[in-house]
Amino acid sequence: AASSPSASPALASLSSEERYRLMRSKTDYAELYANLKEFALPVSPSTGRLLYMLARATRARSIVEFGTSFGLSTLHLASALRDNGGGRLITSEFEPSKMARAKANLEAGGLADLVEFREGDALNTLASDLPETIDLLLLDGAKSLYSDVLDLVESRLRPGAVIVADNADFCPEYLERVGSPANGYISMPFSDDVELTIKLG
Ligand SMILES: C[S@@+](CC[C@H](N)C(=O)[O-])C[C@H]1O[C@@H](n2cnc3c(N)ncnc32)[C@H](O)[C@@H]1O
Repeated sequence: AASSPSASPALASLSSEERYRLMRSKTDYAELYANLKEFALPVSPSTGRLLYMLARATRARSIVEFGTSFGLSTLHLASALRDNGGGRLITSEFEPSKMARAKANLEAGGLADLVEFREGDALNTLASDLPETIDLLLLDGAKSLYSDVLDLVESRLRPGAVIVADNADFCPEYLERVGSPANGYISMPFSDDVELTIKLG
C-alpha cells in the first residue's frame, strides 16, 4: 500500500484518457507496465484472502496466475496449496526485476517449491506446458489480454474451476465472454475489483 503507482512520474505525466487507453490497449501494455515496474500493484488484502479461501474451498492443486508482480497474490495462492497438501502454481511476469522480487518473497515465505516462475510475455509462456487440469486461474496482468490468456488455458480448466479476474472492467471482451452461459461459464461481479467466474462442466 505504501508504493502507490500514483507516485510514478511516468504515470503522473499521462492524462486520465491516455491512462485509460493504455489500460485497454492490446499493443501498448508492455510500455505501460515497464513504466510501473517499481510498483507492486497488488491485489487488495481482501482479494488476497478471497484467493486463499477459494483455493482452499476447491481443494486446488493446480493454479495458473497471469501477472506475478512482486508475488503478493502468489503468496496467498501458494499458502493455500501448501495447506491443501501440495500442488503446483504456474505464474507469469514479463518484468525481470519484478520476477526476481517475487522469487525472493516466495523464498522468504517458504513457498517457492510450489511455484513455477515463467518469465516473459504470458501470451508466450502460458502457450505450452500447462498441467492437464487447472483448478483455479487468476487473471491479473494486462487487462486487455484476459480473453487471450483464457484462450490459452481454457481447454485445461476443469468443470467447476474458478477464475478470479481483477479489474476486469477494463476488458469488456472478457466480461462479455464469461457472462454468457452459452460460452461455458457462469460469472458475476463479486466486489468492486473482482469478477468471479466458474467454468461449467
Ligand atoms: C496488477 S500487477 C499483478 C499483481 C499481483 N498479482 C499481486 O497481486 O501481487 C500486473 C503485473 O502483470 C505484469 N504483466 C502485464 N502484462 C503481462 C504479460 N502480457 N505477460 C506477463 N506479465 C504481464 C505486469 O508487469 C505487472 O507486474
